[in-house]
Amino acid sequence: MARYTRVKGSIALITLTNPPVNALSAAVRRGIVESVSRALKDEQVKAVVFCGENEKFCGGADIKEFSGSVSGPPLVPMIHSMEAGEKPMVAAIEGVALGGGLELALGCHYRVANTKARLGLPEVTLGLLPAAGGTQRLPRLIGIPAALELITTGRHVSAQEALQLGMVDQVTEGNAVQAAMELALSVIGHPLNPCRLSLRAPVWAPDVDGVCDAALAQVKQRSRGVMAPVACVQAVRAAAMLPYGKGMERERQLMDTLFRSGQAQAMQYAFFAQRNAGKWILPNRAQWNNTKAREVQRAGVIGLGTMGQGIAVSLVKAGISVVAIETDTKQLEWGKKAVTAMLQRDAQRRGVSPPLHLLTFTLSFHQLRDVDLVIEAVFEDMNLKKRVFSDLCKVLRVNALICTNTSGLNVDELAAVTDRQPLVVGMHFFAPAHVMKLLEVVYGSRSSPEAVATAMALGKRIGKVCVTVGNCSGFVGNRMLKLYLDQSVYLLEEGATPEQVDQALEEFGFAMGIFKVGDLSGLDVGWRVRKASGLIGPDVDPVKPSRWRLGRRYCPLPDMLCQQGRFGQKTGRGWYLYDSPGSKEAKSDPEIQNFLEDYRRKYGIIPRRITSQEVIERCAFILANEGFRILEDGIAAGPEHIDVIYLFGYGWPRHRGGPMFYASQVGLSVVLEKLEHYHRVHPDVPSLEPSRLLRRLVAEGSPPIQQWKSHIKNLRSHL
Ligand SMILES: CC(C)(COP(=O)(O)OP(=O)(O)OC[C@H]1O[C@@H](n2cnc3c(N)ncnc32)[C@H](O)[C@@H]1OP(=O)(O)O)[C@@H](O)C(=O)NCCC(=O)NCCSC(=O)C[C@@H](O)CCCCCCCCCCCCC(=O)O
Repeated sequence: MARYTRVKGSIALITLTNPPVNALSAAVRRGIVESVSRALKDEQVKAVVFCGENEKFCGGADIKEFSGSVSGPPLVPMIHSMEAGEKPMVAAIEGVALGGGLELALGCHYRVANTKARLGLPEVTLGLLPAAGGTQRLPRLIGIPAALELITTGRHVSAQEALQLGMVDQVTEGNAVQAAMELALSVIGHPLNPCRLSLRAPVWAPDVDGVCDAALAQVKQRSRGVMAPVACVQAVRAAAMLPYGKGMERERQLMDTLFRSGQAQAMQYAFFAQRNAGKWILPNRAQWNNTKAREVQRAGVIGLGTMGQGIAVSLVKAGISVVAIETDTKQLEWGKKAVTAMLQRDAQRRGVSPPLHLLTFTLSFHQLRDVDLVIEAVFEDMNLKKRVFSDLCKVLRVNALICTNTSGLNVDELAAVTDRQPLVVGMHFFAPAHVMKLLEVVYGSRSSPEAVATAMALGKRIGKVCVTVGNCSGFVGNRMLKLYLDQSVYLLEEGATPEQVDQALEEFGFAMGIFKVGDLSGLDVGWRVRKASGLIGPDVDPVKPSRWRLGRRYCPLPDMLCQQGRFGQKTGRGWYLYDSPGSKEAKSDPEIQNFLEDYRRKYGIIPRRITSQEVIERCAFILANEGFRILEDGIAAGPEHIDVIYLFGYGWPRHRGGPMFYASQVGLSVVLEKLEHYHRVHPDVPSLEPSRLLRRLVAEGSPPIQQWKSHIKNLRSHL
């Protein structure tokens, strides 16, 4: 797992060989230890160069090993013996040097990187810290402020930036291994102590304590309740304050705590869940590696509202020509202005020119005659979408795909009005579509594997995290969201305030509470959907609207708010108060407190104290419960797919893994017990009734999430 070769007579070339990213598995570490020892003993060898196979230096420790018992030589003494070796060691960095991979390079005396290489210490994103000396060596190389920034964010830097920061000695456009060998030959006989980072003092900076305090405050604010960034600051502070050996002890202690934490498990689960989701598989077993995607060079976008604009921007940024269509000149001009401005801003930020030549704005469907695929993003109205779909069939090439950006309408019903049902899929983007990472690719009962493969490949190309989902009302994300929203408003009826619910959710880790999110996205959106679905109609009493609709509990509070014109940020008033329409800072609104009190009085509801624990249990467990139903129905291929949807589309905190992982971590029997309790208290809320699958898994001993696939027949999970 590490290949040893002698080159140029006096150089030992040690190549890490563990594709795809040459992770430092036990076998690789063993190979390195043996190779270094051999090189140090061999009198012919005067210098050592490290590189990785397939032009990838190293992606770090093997994350898969973290969940089992760890064997093989540990990294810290291995890197120490490299650094202490009496022959110059040079890292030849191509592709990536991340985490333990960069720490290995920091243990070398010199570092050479190819211009395309990326370097970083992303451990924080896995709930860890760089514990193979990274928190102690990097500050000694680039200084405390820069090291703090890199280690607490996990950001990758380009080779050029690494050179500016002083992380590497040389950047080459050519072969980094060749350049490293030349450097190695040129430094033979030079003193090594100045290159041993553990012997250096950290680069001096004024007021290190103040810098660390500021970093601590920043990470606490940015990632509330997340342990790893805090530990990263503490470890770097130790590098500034303590001698190297003591700093290493502190690094180890902090790592031990993180390593055993549920947060690290959740974040590592999220890492693999994200990659698994890309390996899509349909119920008929067509999947990512047996289905060819079509090439998409030209696409159409129908509708230039907020969603259509974001979609057009995402496509153009990926180099795809776009024909953007609107129904009237005013809308078209409005959309054109918005899309152009977004592309110009983005290009300015990146110092390039905006790819406006890829865009055609038109009112005419005929311009779509030679596109490969169309994404319809018109208003969420089944009849309107059907009209658009049948009009499209009149102009599109017979083999062009039609995708709908519906957030929950029946894809089969839409496909049925076309002449090409196998070529119809859903592409459910999340607003704003050029920013949000998630894309649900919805396969209907007649969608062809090729169409799914094409939508998935297109999504990946435009930088989305794509998940295939089956066709049901709301698909995965919004089907679950509806019940979560219901719980949040029931909590208001029962005695909570929007502030209280949001605070509990934010303390749990959501970047924004559900009521703030509602105000941001516009409360009128849900109002329209409820009207269209028949929940609100002329038979509803305008003075005392019913709290019982379509056979279950219904909370009319959001409708009543909308009736007052309180649509959220855009109107300056929603669940919160804003200084002016469009402003973002949510303030408590005494009117809302009065509104809630009047409401409870009107319906004879005696308010009670609601704890944060109840908020979290009712919101998180209702999501997981519906997730189990979704798995039972075969709508999601595995629990990790549901979790990826919540992580990337709904702001679920990464250190909690996702609703399904969270349920597994809390314990399925606890979740079952709580749901039984809440359902007993609220028998009029059927969604609180524990799902059959949850009951079954508990009866079968509450297996960990990785084992659910052996308990659930239709699961197509890669966990
Ligand atoms: C590298 C990437 C940027 C590549 O991205 P790309 O898009 O090209 O590809 P994918 O992301 O799809 O990945 C392809 C494939 O590879 C798998 N994979 C990637 N990285 C790793 C990895 N580090 N370990 C295992 N597997 C990996 C990925 O799952 C895909 O697999 P698939 O089957 O789906 O094809 C990108 O992949 C990336 O960003 N990777 C993660 C980089 C990272 O976060 N590195 C840091 C790892 S943690 C670390 O290095 C910790 C160190 O500080 C050391 C700490 C030492 C002390 C620890 C004590 C615990 C004991 C552990 C054992 C060590 C022994 C000891 O020292 O005591």
